[in-house]
Amino acid sequence: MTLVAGVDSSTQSCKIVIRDAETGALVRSGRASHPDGTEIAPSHWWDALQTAVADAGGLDDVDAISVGGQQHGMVALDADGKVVRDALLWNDTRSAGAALDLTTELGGPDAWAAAIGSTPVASFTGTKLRWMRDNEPENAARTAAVALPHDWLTWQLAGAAGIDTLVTDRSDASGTAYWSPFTEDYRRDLLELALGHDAVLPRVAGPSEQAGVSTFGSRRAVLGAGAGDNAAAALGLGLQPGDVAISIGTSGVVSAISTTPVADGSGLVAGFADATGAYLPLACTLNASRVLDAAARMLGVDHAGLSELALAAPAGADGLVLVPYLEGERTPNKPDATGALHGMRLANTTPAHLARAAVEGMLCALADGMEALRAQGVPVRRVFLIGGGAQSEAVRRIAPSVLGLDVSVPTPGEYVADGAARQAAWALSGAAEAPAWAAAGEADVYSADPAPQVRAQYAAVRELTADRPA
Ligand SMILES: Nc1ncnc2c1ncn2[C@@H]1O[C@H](COP(=O)(O)OP(=O)(O)O)[C@@H](O)[C@H]1O
Ligand SMILES: O=C(CO)[C@@H](O)[C@H](O)COP(=O)(O)O
Repeated sequence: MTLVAGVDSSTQSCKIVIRDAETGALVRSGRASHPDGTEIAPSHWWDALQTAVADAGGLDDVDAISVGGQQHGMVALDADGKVVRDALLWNDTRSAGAALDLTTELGGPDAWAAAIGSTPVASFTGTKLRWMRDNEPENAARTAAVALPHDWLTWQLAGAAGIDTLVTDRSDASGTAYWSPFTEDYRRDLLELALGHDAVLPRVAGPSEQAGVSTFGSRRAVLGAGAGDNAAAALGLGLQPGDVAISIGTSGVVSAISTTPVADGSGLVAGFADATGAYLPLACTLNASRVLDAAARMLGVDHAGLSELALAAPAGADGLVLVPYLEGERTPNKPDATGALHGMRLANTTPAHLARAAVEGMLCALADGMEALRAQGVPVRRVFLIGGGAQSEAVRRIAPSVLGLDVSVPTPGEYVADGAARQAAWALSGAAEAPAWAAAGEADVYSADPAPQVRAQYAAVRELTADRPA
């Protein structure tokens, strides 16, 4: 049996799956945690990857490996390939002001959408480079190359030779703010606008290209180009046009495959590329599974307890509405916002109502993201719910009523890592198409009566939030 491996180096953890290259059958898997925080030494990702590999029984019998990972994180390297400073992650909002500056300097949001398919927000790599240039000019000056988390890990697997051997893929390149999905080229002028000077950028390998050789362990394995986590999930799920994936991890992501690039000057939809040669329009929130974590913590229950409570309250929680901007927000772009609880009355201040409001508020933000995708002409016929938060029974049962359509929940799994493994098998095969693995296994379909009042009461108060103290 030929084996391939796929990695998901996500915000909170690193997961690895090892699968049969021909059938896609799962052979074994492993995981390890990442430290908390939005500013992290990349060595933690490498340590976690090694721990996850050991947990999965090693790579000595694996013939190809690809890395999927959290998007956008800024990994600044000096001329010798050493990390210049801790990586700033996608959910670090300190570069919100830099994003505004960059937006103005190029001529506004529409100019950016025309250039790179997206408008820059604090999540994007280029805004973090600008923040570094403005606040740590000595670090910016030392930066000779810029990589993303998945590029850097692929590079480690290949032995981290010179910075000119870095490789990325188009899906992750499209989240930097200096790569164009229209021309499939870097916009070095935009890199310079951000960093203040040119730098080495990873070569953008094609979806099935062999990006190098892994020297990890005793066996040399083919390296795939890897992908941003959402593009990898789309490959793992086998998404087709008309399908929408909603991922409830640290980020809440609504994404879909599109055969044409998207350019949304409103900034709600990012016009990213996917991992197959097509496109992945995407709306991403900063507040998803951790809203559930926070609600469970506030109520002194575990996730099962939170679900039970949320399902005990009526749809709409009798008017109690949680606007879930606990980490500021990216979509809509409110980096300094805080969360808010509206509509409190004696009758609805119960644990069950609060649990319900937390689940509904998180889902309403995702429903808004789905609307934004529709407004860009993206068809929405089937919705898949994935990510850690999709394991919540309350989320599964409440989502169809908030979204207004049935929701398919595939067998719980690591769909980002699966997509990376599928890419590895593709790179190994040299075939024109990705291997036809069984798409996403079985899915449970959840239905519910639409509850438009839930979104209506959320829409009435979602602007009423305070900013965090300066
Ligand atoms: N049964 C559950 N109900 C709700 N949330 C859950 C459940 N199980 C895990 N989670 C949450 O899912 C998150 C991890 O999901 P994951 O998709 O791996 O995140 P990330 O990709 O951001 O690292 C954590 O915040 C965790 O608390
Ligand atoms: O920023 C985005 C997408 O643009 C996020 O989706 C990150 O890629 C992190 O994903 P998770 O680790 O939360 O799944």
